[in-house]
Amino acid sequence: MAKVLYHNDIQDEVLKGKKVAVVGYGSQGHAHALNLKESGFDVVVGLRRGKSWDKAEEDGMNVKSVPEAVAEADVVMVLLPDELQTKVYEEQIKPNLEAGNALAFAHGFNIHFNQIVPPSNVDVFLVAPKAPGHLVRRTFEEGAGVPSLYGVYQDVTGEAASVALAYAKAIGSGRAGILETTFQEETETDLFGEQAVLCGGLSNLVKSGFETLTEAGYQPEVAYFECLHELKLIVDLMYEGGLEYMRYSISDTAQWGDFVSGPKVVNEETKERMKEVLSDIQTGAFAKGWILENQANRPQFNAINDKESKHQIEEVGKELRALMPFVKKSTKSKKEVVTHGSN
Ligand SMILES: NC(=O)C1=CN([C@@H]2O[C@H](COP(=O)(O)OP(=O)(O)OC[C@H]3O[C@@H](n4cnc5c(N)ncnc54)[C@H](OP(=O)(O)O)[C@@H]3O)[C@@H](O)[C@H]2O)C=CC1
Ligand SMILES: CC[C@](O)(C(C)=O)C(=O)O
Ligand SMILES: [Mg+2]
Ligand SMILES: [Mg+2]
Repeated sequence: MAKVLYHNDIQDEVLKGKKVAVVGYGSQGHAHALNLKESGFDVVVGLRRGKSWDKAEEDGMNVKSVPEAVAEADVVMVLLPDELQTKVYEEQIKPNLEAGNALAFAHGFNIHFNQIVPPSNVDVFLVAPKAPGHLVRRTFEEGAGVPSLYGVYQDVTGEAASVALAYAKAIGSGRAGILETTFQEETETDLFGEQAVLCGGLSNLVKSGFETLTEAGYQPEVAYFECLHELKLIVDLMYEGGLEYMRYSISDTAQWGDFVSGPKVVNEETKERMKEVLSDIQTGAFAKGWILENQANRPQFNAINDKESKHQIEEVGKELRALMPFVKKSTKSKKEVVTHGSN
């Protein structure tokens, strides 16, 4: 089994006396900044004036412009959207880095795909939480944490790995497990997971199930509860005890259906498509497409996003959730805050 490190395995003195600049205060940024601060570390948040700046100040953070925050920091964690990192890095981060600083990321995309080429006199590492930022924060507040991967791309000080581990511990990941990786492995597995399983695979599975039932004449409300609402409750069981515990809790009828019908839906053919998705990630084809889409101001992204938001499952879901006051969003959606950062 791979070596998994926990809270007590990690010495964090190496991060004490260092200043950490968290650049960005969105999903990951607010969680890292607050968790680091509450773990006793010296944090400055780097931002432009706007919603995130106001929020970070309301939260009691020390907020400065990106160049100022970087200039005074020893460790610079870049938590801007991936597609904006290169420009901000070139214009505001790189000119303010000093020899011996550490440049850090929560996802390896821009380093792995050579969109950011760091100077040779700084450490470069990643600490990649395997969770949405809001859960990085929420679990920390609950006294728990989410797993993180850490990896070193460049080590000029000889301290890169120990600083990365101390950082991962400070955001709460020592309570869930910290695992060593490379920028390549983190980037490729993270992109694959979100595309094929966690986000793309799941949302399409849910929509297809919903459409199959409604097109056959069943009530949309029944289809919503069956294919979306109950999913969380089933996934919670998997989270707590794996597939076995989920199958222990469901009826034997459901378990038999799982065994005989599941493979009719997700099977070798699906796996072949998954391999194609992985291959596009590995060759850089996906990254190239995403970079070009942003350069063209996201024509496809915006059109698909608009169509998806009008899907019947979203309309019926909104009405049903309004009648369940205990089901509420713990954060505003990107749409509600209009800007990109949603903290
Ligand atoms: N979302 C997640 O849960 C996960 C994300 N990651 C990685 O973490 C990184 C951050 O992603 P995420 O947290 O989703 O990002 P968000 O989109 O949530 O955060 C955006 C933040 O960046 C700020 N920002 C945008 N442009 C600028 C600029 N020009 N100058 C200064 N600040 C700016 C925004 O401020 P403003 O309000 O001013 O727009 C906002 O605070 C990415 O590398 C991502 O892959 C890794 C694991 C999970
Ligand atoms: C699953 C999506 C993710 O990779 C994440 C929350 O871990 C992301 O990029 O947001
Ligand atoms: Mg991820
Ligand atoms: Mg990701």
